[in-house]
Parts: sequence; C-alpha cells; structure tokens
Amino acid sequence: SSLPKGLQEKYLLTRQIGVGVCGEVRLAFERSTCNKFAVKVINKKNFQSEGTATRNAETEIKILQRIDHPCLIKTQDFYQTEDSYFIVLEMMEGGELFNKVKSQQQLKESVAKLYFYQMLCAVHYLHSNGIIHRDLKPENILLSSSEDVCLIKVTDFNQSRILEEAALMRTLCGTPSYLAPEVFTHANTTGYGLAVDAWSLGVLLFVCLSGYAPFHENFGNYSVSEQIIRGEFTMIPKKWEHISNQAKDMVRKLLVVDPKERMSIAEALQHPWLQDQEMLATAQRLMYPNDAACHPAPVAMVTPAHQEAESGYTTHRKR
Ligand SMILES: C/C(=N\NC(=N)NO)c1ccc(NC(=O)c2cc3cccc([N+](=O)[O-])c3[nH]2)cc1
Repeated sequence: SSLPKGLQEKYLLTRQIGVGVCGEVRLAFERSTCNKFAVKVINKKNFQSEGTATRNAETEIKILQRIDHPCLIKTQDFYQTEDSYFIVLEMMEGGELFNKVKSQQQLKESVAKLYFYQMLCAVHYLHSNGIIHRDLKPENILLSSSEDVCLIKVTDFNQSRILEEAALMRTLCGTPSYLAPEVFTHANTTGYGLAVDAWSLGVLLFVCLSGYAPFHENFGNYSVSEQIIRGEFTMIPKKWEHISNQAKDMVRKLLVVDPKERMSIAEALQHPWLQDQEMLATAQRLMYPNDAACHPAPVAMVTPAHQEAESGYTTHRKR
C-alpha cells in the first residue's frame, strides 16, 4: 500500500509487530535519530459507513493528540492517505496484555494489581477530561516491556466519546418548547455514562486474576449478552482459591448491572485492595520516573498518583 511521502521521509517502516481488527502495527525507525516507534496503520474502509467513520476518526485523532498521561499511549506523528491513517506512537515492547492473559494464563495477584491500578489512573484521567473510552479490553492495554513489573498504556480510542456538554448547552440555547423531558433530566448520561468503563475494567480485572472471561458462550445455557444483562458470572474455585477476598470484592463491586449501583473509578481507587504502599510506590516510579530519580521522596511524602490529580496538589513534576 502506498505510504505518505512525509512518513517515508521521516521514518523507515519495517516489519509488522502487531495486527488488529482494523489494521496492523509496524516497527519504524526515525531516520534522523534511529529511535524506534510503532506505526499503527488504520484502513479507513474498515470503519462503519462513511458518516460515522470520519467522525470517529476525527474524534479519535483529536483525543490522541489532546491526552497527556503516563498510562495513555502518546502520539508522535500522524499522516493519512485517501485509504489509511498512519499513527506514529511510542514503542510498547511488551505488546498487548491480551497475549499475557490468553490461553488461561493467570497473572500473579501483585502483577494484576499493579496493572489494574495503572488502568484506573488512565481511565480516571480520561473521565476527568470528559472522555469515555468505551472499548477497554486486553487488546487495548499495551505493556512497556516483557517484565511483569512494567508500565502499561491504554490505547485505541476508536469507540471513545467526548462527553458533549457543549452540545447540550447549544441545545438549551434554542427554544426549549419542543425538547423532551429526558433531555433535561438525563442530559449527562446520554447513551453511555462513565460507568461503562468501570464495568469493562471489572471484566479486565477478572480476566487478569483468573485467566478466563466472566461472561463466555461456553458457560451455562444463556448467551453472553444474557449473562451480562443478568450480571451472572462464576468464580471457578480452582482458579480463585488463591486470590484475596479484597481482590474478589473489587471485581464484585465493578461487575454490578445497575450503573448507579456500580462502584465508580474514584471509589475503586480508594478500595482497600489498592491501599498497598509497595504497589503504589512501584506504580509511582514507573509512571513518574523523573521524580524518583532526582530525589526519592520519603514514603510519607509519596502522594499516590491518582490523589495528586484529585487534590490538584501541584508538584514540580513536569507533565
Ligand atoms: C490508536 C490505536 N487504535 N485506534 C483505532 N482506531 N484502532 O481501531 C492503536 C491501537 C493499537 C496500538 N498498538 C500498538 O501500538 C502496539 C501493538 C503492539 C504489539 C506488539 C509490539 C508493539 N510494540 O510497540 O512494540 C505493539 N504496539 C496502537 C494504537
């Protein structure tokens, strides 16, 4: 397929390192520095009908260029031809979390906790910026190295939505006479609320801890969608007997059918299972390496990454 001239000039594209439903990932070398990058090639025709496709792609590119968090993939460059998008991204040598949890492999609970905490921080950041991911799954969680203890990054904003408060404001500027009541009462939960990401993180945590999916066509005599709607999942004793009650409690509070009853991301960050100083210090070091390097903050001073965002506590830390 034809590559954009600008891309060819700046990067040398080599072998395929990943393949997704909507395109492939190629290893690229920046010619001037020889630094390695991953190039995600997205064929436009794989998107739904023309209308939604371009809107999705424009939204996604807008999101990719706007987000700035250690656990969200960073875009280095962006090119397009009439049939494909080329997104130049930082290299994530560990590949997709999917390959670590497929074929029944269970992660050690401490590793699952470290990854899950980073996912929570990433999604907490997205939600604070009015972005719902809506497609959190193992394929969209990338690992920075093949080591168990590593930085993870969330990617693929194809299904993401920016909470359109602005659209509602525009609507309310017009004459309200013809507006239906729910536009006023359910305005901020049009379609999907932020809680959909909390559910998906519950499924992700279940898979990381147990190695199998909570809702699966082979279980019972209900379809997967019926199992999900009923919130019926089974913790197979053989797989869950060595997992802590706090971890099980976290899963159970996220896999709640009623979004209003479901634990929120902020509540999950305060859950006892994550009040683990060793894990928090490791996550801190992975997410903000520059801080730890110059002067290791005394433990008492370590503000968990998410609380810093929460309290607006400004540190010298550069973003
Ligand atoms: C933005 C995006 N998807 N957007 C979209 N609309 N997809 O449908 C997107 C999706 C996936 C990725 N994946 C990677 O960057 C990625 C996958 C992979 C596998 C082995 C090894 C590496 N690597 O960087 O070494 C990998 N990087 C990067 C970006």
